[in-house]
Amino acid sequence: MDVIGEALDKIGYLSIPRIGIRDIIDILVVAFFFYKVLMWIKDTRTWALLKGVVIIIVIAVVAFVFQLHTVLWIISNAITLGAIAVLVLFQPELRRALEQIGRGNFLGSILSTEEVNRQGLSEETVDAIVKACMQMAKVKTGALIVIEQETKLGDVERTGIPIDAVASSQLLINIFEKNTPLHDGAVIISNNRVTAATCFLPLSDSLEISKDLGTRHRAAIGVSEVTDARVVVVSEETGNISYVKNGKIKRGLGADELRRILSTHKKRKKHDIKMVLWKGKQKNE
Ligand SMILES: Nc1ncnc2c1ncn2[C@@H]1O[C@H](COP(=O)(O)OP(=O)(O)OP(=O)(O)O)[C@@H](O)[C@H]1O
Repeated sequence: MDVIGEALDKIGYLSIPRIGIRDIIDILVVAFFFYKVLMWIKDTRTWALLKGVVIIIVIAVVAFVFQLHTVLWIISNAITLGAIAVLVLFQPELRRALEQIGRGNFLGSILSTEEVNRQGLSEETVDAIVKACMQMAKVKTGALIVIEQETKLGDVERTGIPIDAVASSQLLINIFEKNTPLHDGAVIISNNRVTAATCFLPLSDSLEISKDLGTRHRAAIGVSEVTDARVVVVSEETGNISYVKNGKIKRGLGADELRRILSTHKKRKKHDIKMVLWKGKQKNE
């Protein structure tokens, strides 16, 4: 590299900066970090924004090349307003990213390909949810079950009626039974207990949600956008079971697939417990 750089320096037309092994490592680390951030953004609504920004940059370059002064003036003024608009529009994503930094797992979520779940469900709770959902799906009883993860859902719980009972299939079926006082809204499950019912969830304003999904599904997607909660929905209209995570919905689940998804949490929890024990051992705790 040095030889080529010096040769070109001598020619005098072009100078290539000297590149050492440290620069290559530097570039690789930055490239890897950018790649991971892009992958992280891709799973959120911010992806659409990024595509919009790229289009505006292309337009700005074209305007610059052809000296389109009015277009350049509009773009340069819109950038200032745009920055404020981004803060307002993507407040949920920014809030979530800041919460992740606060929990100390922001880098982990960017660097790891696997999502870590510390608030796993016990085998009994998984059984209860699967059994209740299958029975409710059969008779087309609508249900909205929010499974709390690391982000505490106290604000959401306060909108409903406190319960604090072991999560059993009978309890879940009873809560969502039509024309009963507790059937409306969402149930929150935290630490394998039903902590509240009739909770009101934030609605998603995403334009990507299928038009055949109503407010129950929109509420499930909404809470999963602003928190790390997982949500199971049973449609009253079709009896379909869906699973929602990070603003993404997986529809038409059967008992086996629902059990598998919910049990994945459980396995990861075991792994996390091992990690905690291992870290504790290192600290002699
Ligand atoms: N913001 C919300 N938070 C919690 N629950 C909600 C919210 N919005 C709607 N729901 C629940 O969803 C019910 C209305 O569901 P709606 O029929 O509009 O939605 P849907 O997605 O089409 O569901 P379904 O397929 O079951 O009909 C309400 O009765 C209420 O129980």
